[in-house]
Formats: sequence, C-alpha cells, structure tokens
Amino acid sequence: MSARIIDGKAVAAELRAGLKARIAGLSFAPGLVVVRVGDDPASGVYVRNKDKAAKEAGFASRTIHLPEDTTQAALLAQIAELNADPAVDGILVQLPLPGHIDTQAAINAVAPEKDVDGFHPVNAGKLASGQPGLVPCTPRGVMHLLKGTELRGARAVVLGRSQIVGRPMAQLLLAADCTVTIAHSRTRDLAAECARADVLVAAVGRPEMVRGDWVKPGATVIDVGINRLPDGRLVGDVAFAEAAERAAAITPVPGGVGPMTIACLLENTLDAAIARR
Ligand SMILES: Nc1nc2c(c(=O)[nH]1)N[C@@H](CN(C=O)c1ccc(C(=O)N[C@@H](CCC(=O)O)C(=O)O)cc1)CN2
Repeated sequence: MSARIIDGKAVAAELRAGLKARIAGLSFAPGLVVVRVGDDPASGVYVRNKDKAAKEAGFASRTIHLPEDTTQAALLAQIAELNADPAVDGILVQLPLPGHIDTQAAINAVAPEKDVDGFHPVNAGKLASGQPGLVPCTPRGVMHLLKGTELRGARAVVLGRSQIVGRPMAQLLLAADCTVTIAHSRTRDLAAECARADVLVAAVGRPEMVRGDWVKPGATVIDVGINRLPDGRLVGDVAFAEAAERAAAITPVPGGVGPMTIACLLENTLDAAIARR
C-alpha cells in the first residue's frame, strides 16, 4: 500500500477543539436541537454522538425524541416551535424518517437560517448560485479533508447524486475550480469515468463498489460510504486495499469522512448562531 491515509478522526478532533475555543470566547452558548423520530438504531447512535460532541464543545444541545407513530402534522408543529425559539440556533431532523412522513416536507419546514444540515432548498439554492449559506455537513467535511490537495483545474468525479452528499459535493468542488462530473447508476462505463478522476468522491452506498482499477494512479480518493456487511464489518463504497495501491491519498472507513459529518454540524451551528445573533 502506497497511499497516504487521510485521518478524518484527527482532523475532526482538531476542528472540534477549535470550535470549543471559539465558543469559550462567546457570551452565550449556541443552541442545537436534534429531532429524532422513531427508533432506527443507527440514528440512535448518531444522535447520541452529535449531542455528546456538541456538549463537549460548549453548545447548549438537546435531543427531542418523538415516537415512531408521530404524525407529519405533529412533527411540523414541533419544528415550527423550534423555529420560533430564540434560544435555538440550529435545528436538525435526523434521517431517515419513518415511511409515513414526507421527508422533504420536514426539511422544508426548518427555518433556512437554522437549517444546520444545509438541506433546505433555500440553502441548496444559495450553494448552487455561489451565495453564502449553510452547507450540508458531509460535503463540508470532505472539503476540509481535501485541504492540501490541488483542486484548481483538477478533474473531480462524484459518484452518487443524492441531495445530502452528491449534489452539494459537486457544487463545492466546482466552487473550488475543479472540472466536475457527477456519475451515477445510469452512467455508461462508470469504471472509465472514475478512472479519469484526479479527485474521486464515492457516495453511492454500495459496499466496495469502486475497485482498484477504477482509481487513476496518484488520485485522491474520498470514501463517503458507510456500509455494514452481514459479518458485521463496516466498509466504504471503495475497495480500500485495492484502491490504496494506486491512490496518492485515501480516506478509510471507519475514521475518514464519518467523523467530519459531526464536526461540521457543530461548525454549521456556530456559523448559524453568529449569523443570527
Ligand atoms: N439529518 C441528517 N441525517 C443523517 C445524516 C446527516 O448528515 N444529517 N448523515 C447520516 C448519519 N450521520 C449523521 O447523522 C453520521 C453517519 C456516520 C458517522 C460516523 O462517524 N461514522 C463512523 C463509523 C460509525 C460506526 O461505527 O457505525 C466513521 O465513518 O468513522 C457520523 C454521522 C444519515 N443521516
């Protein structure tokens, strides 16, 4: 293996420490509320980790846990209450939501200035039109991990076109002067598209789909996938050992992009608090 391993855990810890120092200098504790609906076990872990990280950094953090059978109207009423609460700077609705709830309606209900997930159409529109706004946490985290990688003029391929990762990721890379391709399940010859990338971001949710020969020698490979295999192992969307033979730098799973998602949620919450107050 020749690639440099990009240590997301270390970068996230450094980012959180910087946020903690900035919050210590404020006259108030920025407020974050995470809304969880139902009992998805993975969401339970992520929400606990967010709350713990937020409290450690000095945020006033709390979680509202609503039952699985919460109606859409009740969820929207809860969000409206948080929108109106001056002590709340950031609101996050943990995904996935139970099937009977319209996810887009929940996202649209969050006040754009408190939308620390960066999923609201107003924030997506700002990102697409190059205006300052709240940026989705995972892509924002990836940009931190790419510091030190030459992006200007680089050919970037984003594998996946989700609202949460693929699309905002492509916008951020474009803003950093990359030549960006979004590849997806209908792309002809995915392997050939990926093999042209100087920067390859995989966000498809398919375990180890990106093989070693999909990686251009010397490329930077960012693996956003977090897939639990039947044997309990956690793997990304990239076949790590094969890809690391050819890449110049690569993120591991776990310990790559995942920890940056939570650190950037805190970064967004501090940004939202400062902008709002
Ligand atoms: N409202 C949102 N919902 C969801 C988001 C999101 O950004 N906003 N992202 C994911 C889940 N997620 C945060 O919510 C998240 C996922 C993974 C990690 C992480 O640190 N992963 C670790 C491995 C963890 C493990 O062992 O299972 C890693 O990659 O090292 C953090 C946050 C979906 N929902």
